[in-house]
Amino acid sequence: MDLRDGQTQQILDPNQPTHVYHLALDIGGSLAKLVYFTKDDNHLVDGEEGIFHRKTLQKSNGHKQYPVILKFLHLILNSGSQPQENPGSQPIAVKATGGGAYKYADVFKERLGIILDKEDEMDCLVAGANFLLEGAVRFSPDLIEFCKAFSQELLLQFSVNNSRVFILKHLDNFHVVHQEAFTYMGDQKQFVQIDRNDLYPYLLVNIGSGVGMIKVEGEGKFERVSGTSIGGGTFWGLGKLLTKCKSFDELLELSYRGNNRAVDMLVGDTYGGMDYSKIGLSSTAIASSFGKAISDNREREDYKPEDIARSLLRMISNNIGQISYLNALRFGLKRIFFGGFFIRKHPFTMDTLSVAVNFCKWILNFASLACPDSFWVARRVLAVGKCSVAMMQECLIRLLSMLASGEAKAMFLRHEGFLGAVGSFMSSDKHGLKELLANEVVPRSPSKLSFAVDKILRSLPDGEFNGDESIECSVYAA
Ligand SMILES: Nc1ncnc2c1ncn2[C@@H]1O[C@H](COP(=O)(O)OP(=O)(O)OP(=O)(O)O)[C@@H](O)[C@H]1O
Ligand SMILES: CC(C)(CO)[C@@H](O)C(=O)NCCC(=O)O
Repeated sequence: MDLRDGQTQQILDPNQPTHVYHLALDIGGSLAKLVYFTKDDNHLVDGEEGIFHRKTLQKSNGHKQYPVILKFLHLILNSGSQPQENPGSQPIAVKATGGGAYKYADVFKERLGIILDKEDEMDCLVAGANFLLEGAVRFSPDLIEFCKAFSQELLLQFSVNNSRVFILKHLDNFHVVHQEAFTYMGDQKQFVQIDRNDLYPYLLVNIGSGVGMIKVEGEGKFERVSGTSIGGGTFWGLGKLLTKCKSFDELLELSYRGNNRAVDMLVGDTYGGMDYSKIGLSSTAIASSFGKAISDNREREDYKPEDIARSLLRMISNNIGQISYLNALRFGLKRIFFGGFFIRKHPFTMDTLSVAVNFCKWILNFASLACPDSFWVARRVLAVGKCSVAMMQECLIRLLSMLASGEAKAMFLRHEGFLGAVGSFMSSDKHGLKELLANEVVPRSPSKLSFAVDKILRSLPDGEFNGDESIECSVYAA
């Protein structure tokens, strides 16, 4: 669909009377995410938040919307080397973001005649996060009307490599996003009402394959302030090597059952079971992740895979939490929002990130109390060179006020993994959704895109791609 020149086209499953009116993609290093609108009154799933509904997706009726999308994208990203004939002379544009919007641009164009209309990844992440955190209040009236016309919104994600599919949620009206942010600590989840006048500035930490840390000051106003390559890709990659798990879910599942103490070296291990209270470390604090594995007489096989998975998850989450906190401190930001598909609403991951933020806060607090003359720190840093006295003073004032107020809270997002895709979707707003509203509410004849999909489906031998059954699916109803 090309929204820029006002021409809108629907994606029509040739076998189903259901239309996808508007879609956007976020193709990342590990996963691709798709957001689309469809007009169908059947709700896909009923259930509690975060629960997987594998069976729901395996039924063949009641969820007419997605098979064509799955087939469509599966074909694009996994099909063999035979290019498909472009069914029309006019190319079709689809909004896309993430590295894959560049990497797969030729594949999309050659196989389906689809031009990926690229949007910058960070722009989209921030736009998606702002939209979800503010509610949809910044949607234009046209788009709100458009959304109201539809009973359902679907967010769908699938893995580039193994066609794993997640339908995240459906909403009655996309323009109302309730309770997006929540805190998670010690098994307690608490939704936080965000006052949109008090949202900015905040730190957005997106934990995808890698981890991006972005200071967000408003709409389109942001800066990447930090990042780390030790992220979701590291957890899944190293985990695969160390435990021989075949899927991310398996690794996550293993980590539920493990005990990191079997692998990590704790303070108590080095201090004969005692705390190192002089510097504020309890005996159960991790002194060295994976440190116990240095033991001479034990091989990898001697450690349980679940303990390794647990230790790995904790190491990576701790590290991200600590770097995030220090960056929040660096810029005086009181909220840290964690997003990205690494989190997967996993309680242990969220708890570890929160604990890491708080632990870091506590340790710094401890250090500042243990050092009554705070300017001692300044003198030390100045001795190394690099920054002026004024800068250092400001830095210290900020640091101390943050410590005193006990701010910089870790928060999580219900749509954690879809920030970029939502932002990419939203970018279409710029390109005339009025037209879309005017043209698309009344179903039209199949579009070029429909013909393209139809043609490809027809060209498949029977059973080669058996829709829902051939894809292992999971559904969240949030
Ligand atoms: N089913 C899954 N398969 C693979 N990885 C998964 C799965 N579910 C969650 N993950 C985790 O999510 C991470 C990818 O998160 P996300 O989709 O937010 O990032 P991305 O867009 O692929 O990466 P990047 O933005 O760095 O290019 C993976 O590296 C892995 O840790
Ligand atoms: C390179 C990207 C932006 C690709 O999505 C992401 O994986 C990332 O933010 N990685 C962390 C790299 C860094 O900021 O140090």
